[in-house]
Amino acid sequence: MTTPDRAAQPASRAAAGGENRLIIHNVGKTYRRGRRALDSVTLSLGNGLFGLLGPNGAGKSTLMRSVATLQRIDTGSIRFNDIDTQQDPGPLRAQLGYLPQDFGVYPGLSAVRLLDYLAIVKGFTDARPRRMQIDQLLERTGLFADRHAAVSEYSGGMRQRFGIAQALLGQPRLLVVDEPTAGLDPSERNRFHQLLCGLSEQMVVLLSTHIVDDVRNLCRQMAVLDHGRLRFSGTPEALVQRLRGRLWTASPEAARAAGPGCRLLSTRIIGGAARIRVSAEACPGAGFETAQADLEDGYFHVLACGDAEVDGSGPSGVDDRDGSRSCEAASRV
Ligand SMILES: Nc1ncnc2c1ncn2[C@@H]1O[C@H](COP(=O)(O)OP(=O)(O)OP(=O)(O)O)[C@@H](O)[C@H]1O
Repeated sequence: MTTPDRAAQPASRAAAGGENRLIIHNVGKTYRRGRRALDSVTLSLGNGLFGLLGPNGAGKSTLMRSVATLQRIDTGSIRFNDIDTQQDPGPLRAQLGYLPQDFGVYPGLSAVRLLDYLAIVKGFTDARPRRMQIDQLLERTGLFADRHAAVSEYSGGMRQRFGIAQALLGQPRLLVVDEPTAGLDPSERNRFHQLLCGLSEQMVVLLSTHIVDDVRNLCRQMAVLDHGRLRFSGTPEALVQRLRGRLWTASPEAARAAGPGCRLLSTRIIGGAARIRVSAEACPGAGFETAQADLEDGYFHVLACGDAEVDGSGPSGVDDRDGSRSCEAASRV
């Protein structure tokens, strides 16, 4: 196998040049027929992996596309370093890598030819440095040995790695990655995680996902979006911390008799048996046991609370819903 010229730095390392900052301020977006996808979303991101979690329809892709300047926002602003990305998207595009949720590939073209084509489209007209960068990216994403195979014949995991390779063309300082690990097997997911981790020190990486474990494994900072609103932003630890001493589990039968003031979080099936997980200030009733909260519990808790807690500090400030009804409903699994 031919190895690329070691004298040339990997693309992301070459982009090293200090701290970057993405500031999303008060961003709102409403689609036709009044569908509000983003409602006053404010976030500030520095270098590193930032995880954006939320259920289907939460507004994640809308936010990702807006940051990538692929669509206009109605209100607010998005700034990257000193660039106002809405007023003047050109300079951002030169520093942006984007892996969309559905990355279409051109059938029949090999990885090396497709990257070459995309690099030319991005303005890399000088052949020698372009080829050097492409070789580095293929090496970095573990695709060098398969560089002459058609991308359309790649496995799902290889395609996602190819997606990252194309996103890294041009040494971006901001990488936007929309649900990259959906459908990948565990080893490809691990591989993809390693790839993202290796990139994140030199740039801002905004990662949108449904997969709580991706955020737990990768991100020092995170946010939860739901119905277009920011429900939480802060560290994963802060999200879990809110539930310390307040998480309880019970069988569905025991949960049916839960007292008021508990919130249903989820039902987990463990070894074929259902366990209801709730949050409550005190033991909700007979048959409940305390449990250690994890990030998934924290995520469901934020969704159940339904209001914003930014930066993970302070009380939720939300009145408890009548959780006993929810527990009863969940106990009918
Ligand atoms: N082009 C569009 N026109 C109209 N409504 C849209 C459009 N794109 C998204 N929406 C709506 O905006 C809301 C947010 O959608 P978005 O795709 O941003 O959410 P998401 O969190 O990425 O969802 P998923 O996880 O399912 O991909 C949804 O109600 C969706 O139906």
